[in-house]
Amino acid sequence: MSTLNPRQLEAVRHTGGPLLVLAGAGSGKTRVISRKIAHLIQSCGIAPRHLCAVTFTNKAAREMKERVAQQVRGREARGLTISTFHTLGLQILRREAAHAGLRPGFSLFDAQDAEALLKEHLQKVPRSDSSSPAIVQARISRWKNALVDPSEALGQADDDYEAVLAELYGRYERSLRAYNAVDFDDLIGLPVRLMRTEGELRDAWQERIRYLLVDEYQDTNGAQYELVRQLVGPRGALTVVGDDDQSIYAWRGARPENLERLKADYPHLTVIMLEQNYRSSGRILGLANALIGNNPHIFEKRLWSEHGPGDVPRVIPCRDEMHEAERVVAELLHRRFGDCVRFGDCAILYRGNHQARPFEKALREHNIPYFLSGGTSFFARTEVKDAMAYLRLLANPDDDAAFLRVVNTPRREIGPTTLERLADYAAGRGVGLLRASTELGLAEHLGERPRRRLGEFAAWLEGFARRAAAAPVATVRELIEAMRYADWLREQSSSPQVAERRMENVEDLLDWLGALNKGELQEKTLAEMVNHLTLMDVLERRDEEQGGDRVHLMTLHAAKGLEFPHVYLVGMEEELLPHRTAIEEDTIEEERRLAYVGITRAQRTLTLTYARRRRRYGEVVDIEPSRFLAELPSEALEWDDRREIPPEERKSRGQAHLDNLRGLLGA
Ligand SMILES: Nc1ncnc2c1ncn2[C@@H]1O[C@H](COP(=O)(O)OP(=O)(O)OP(=O)(O)O)[C@@H](O)[C@H]1O
Ligand SMILES: [Mg+2]
Repeated sequence: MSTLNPRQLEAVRHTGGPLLVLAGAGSGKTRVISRKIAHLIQSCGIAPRHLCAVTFTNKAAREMKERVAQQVRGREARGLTISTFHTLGLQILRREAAHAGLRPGFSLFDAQDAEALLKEHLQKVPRSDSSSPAIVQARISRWKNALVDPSEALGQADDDYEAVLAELYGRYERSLRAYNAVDFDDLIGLPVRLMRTEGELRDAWQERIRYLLVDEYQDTNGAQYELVRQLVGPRGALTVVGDDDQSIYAWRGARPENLERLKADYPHLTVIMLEQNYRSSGRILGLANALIGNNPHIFEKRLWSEHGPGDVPRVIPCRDEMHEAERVVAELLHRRFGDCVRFGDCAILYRGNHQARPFEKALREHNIPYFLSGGTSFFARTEVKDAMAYLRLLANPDDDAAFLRVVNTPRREIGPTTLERLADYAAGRGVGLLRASTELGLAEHLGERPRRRLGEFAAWLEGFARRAAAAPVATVRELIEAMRYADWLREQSSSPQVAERRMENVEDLLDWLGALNKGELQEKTLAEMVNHLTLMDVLERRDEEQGGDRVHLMTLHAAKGLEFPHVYLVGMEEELLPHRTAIEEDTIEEERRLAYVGITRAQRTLTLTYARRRRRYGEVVDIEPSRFLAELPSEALEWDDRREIPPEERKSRGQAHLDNLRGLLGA
C-alpha cells in the first residue's frame, strides 16, 4: 500500500458501498483495481473465487493478472476471475446453457461466421439484397447491445428499411439457435436476459460474485451496464474506474453517460477523483490537457505530474506514407543504437490498421523486430479458416461449426431454411449435422431437392474422409482440387492477385500439414494433426504476445490502458485523425479523445508525424495536417525538418493549415 497516494488509498479501502473512481489518463486507476483485489483478499477476507474484475481486452486482463500476482501469492489467488466482459459472459453461459436454451458444447460464431450466415438470409428476404452483410450485422449488434430483441426491433421500426433489418435480425436469431450457436453480443445479452427472468439464477450469481471491479468503465455499452447491475444487485459491492475523456467506443454502442447513470442507479455512490498523473513527463501531459480542453466536459478534471518537463514532443512532416515510415524507422534505429533504448519500449500508434503496411515494410527492410497487435493472423484468414474447417470435418464428422462453415463454400445452393431444419432434426436425433444429412428420417422434414443436395455433399465428403485415414495429406490436396477451391477464391476476391495470394496461404497450410506428416509425427492421424495445427495457432499467438524485444505496432483503440516510454503517433492528418467519416458525421469529439488516448500512452518521448501526400484508393492525394496539431500549444512542440516543404508547394491545399501552425511557432 506504500506506493499509493492518499486518494488512491481511499479508493482501495472503500468497500462499504459502490464506488466510482473518475480520473484522467495515467492517474493510477488500473493500479487501484489491482491493489484493491489484493486488499479484498488479504484484509477483507473475501475468498478469491468470490471476486471478479472485468477489463476491456484480453491483453489488459493478462496485465492485470500479472499486477495482482505481484501482490498476492499464486495459491492465495486461486479461483480469482480477471477477464473481459465477453469471457465472463461465456463463463456464465457455459454454466447456464440449459436455461438459455443451449445444448452443451454450443458454438461461438465470430464476426465472419455471423456474416456468412446473414449473407444466406439476405438472398431470401425481399428488398434486403442490396444491403451488405457487414452493415446488417452492425445494426443487429447495436440492437443486441441495447438489449432489443427482434420483435421489439420490429415494433420500433419506423420505416420499411428498418423493418427489413428487423426481419433479418429475427431470422438470424432463429438460425443461430437452430445451430446451437451464439455470437459475441450474445455472450453479454443472453446472461442479462437470464438474470432478468430467473430470480434464483440471478441470486446464485450474486452470491458467487461478492465484489465486482470494472476497468475502463466509460466504454461499457447498454448490455454490459445491465450485466453489471444484475450481478451486483442491491448490495452494491462494486468499484468502477473510468475516464470520460477516453471514451472511444461510441461506434460500438458504448455510452459514457453510463458514468452519470451510476449516480441515479446507486444513490449511495461515492465518487473519488484522482489528479496526479504518474505516467508522462510534464510536456507530454501539457499537450494532452490542452488537446482535450477543446472538448466539452461532463466532469472537469485537471492532471498534474511530478515528473520533470522531459523532452519536447516533436512533429515530423513527411513527404508521403513511405517517407513517414522511413523517418520513424530511422528514429527507432537512432534510439536503439544511439540512446540504447529497447525496441520493446517503443510503440507506433495509428488510427487504422491499413496504416501499418508501410511501417511493416520499412521495419522488415531494416531487420527491426516488431509485433503487430490486432492484425489478421495466418489462422484468422478466411481461406485458411475454410481449409481448416474441411480438415476438422474430415477428422471429426461431428464438428457442426466446421460443417456450417464449409457446406456452402464453394456455393452448393443449400439454403438457411434447409440448414435450420437439418439442425432441428439432428438435434432431435442427437447426431451431428453431417451424419444427419444422409439419414432417411430427414425425408419427413425436407423436400427431395434439398435432401439430395445435402446427401450428395455428405457422401462426397465421407468418401474423402475414408481415404484420409490412410493418406491424409494427399487426400486433403485432392479435396481442395476436387471442389475447385482456387476458382472459388478467384470469384470471391477483388483481383486475380489477391486470389493468388490467398491460394498461396492454402498451399502453405497444406505444406505445413505435409511437413508434420513426414516429420516425427509420421504416425499421427488426421485428427491429431488438426489438433496440432490448432495448438500451433495458440502457441504462435502466445509467442507473439510475450514476444521479446520488439517494436509495438497497434491502433489507437488497441492501445487503450497501455503505456510505452517512446510513442510515435503517426498519420496526424485530416481525414485520418480525425477520420473522414467522423468529419462527415460530425463526431470530432470522439476523434479528439482518440488522439488524447494516443498522446497519453507516452511516458518519456512523444513524436507526431504526418504525410503531406498519401495514396488513397489507388490515387495519390494532397493531405492537410490534422486540426488537432493546430490545437496543441505551439511553444510545447518542436517542429522537425522545416526545409521539408519546398517553396513551390507552399500554395498547396494543406498550406493554409501549415501556415497557421508555423504562425503559432513563430517561424
Ligand atoms: N501512487 C503511485 N506511485 C507510483 N506510480 C504510480 C502510482 N499510481 C500509478 N502509478 C503508475 O503510473 C502508471 C499509470 O497507472 P495506471 O495504468 O494505473 O493509470 P490509469 O489511470 O489506469 O491510466 P489509463 O487511463 O491510461 O488506463 C503506471 O505505470 C503505474 O504503475
Ligand atoms: Mg488503466
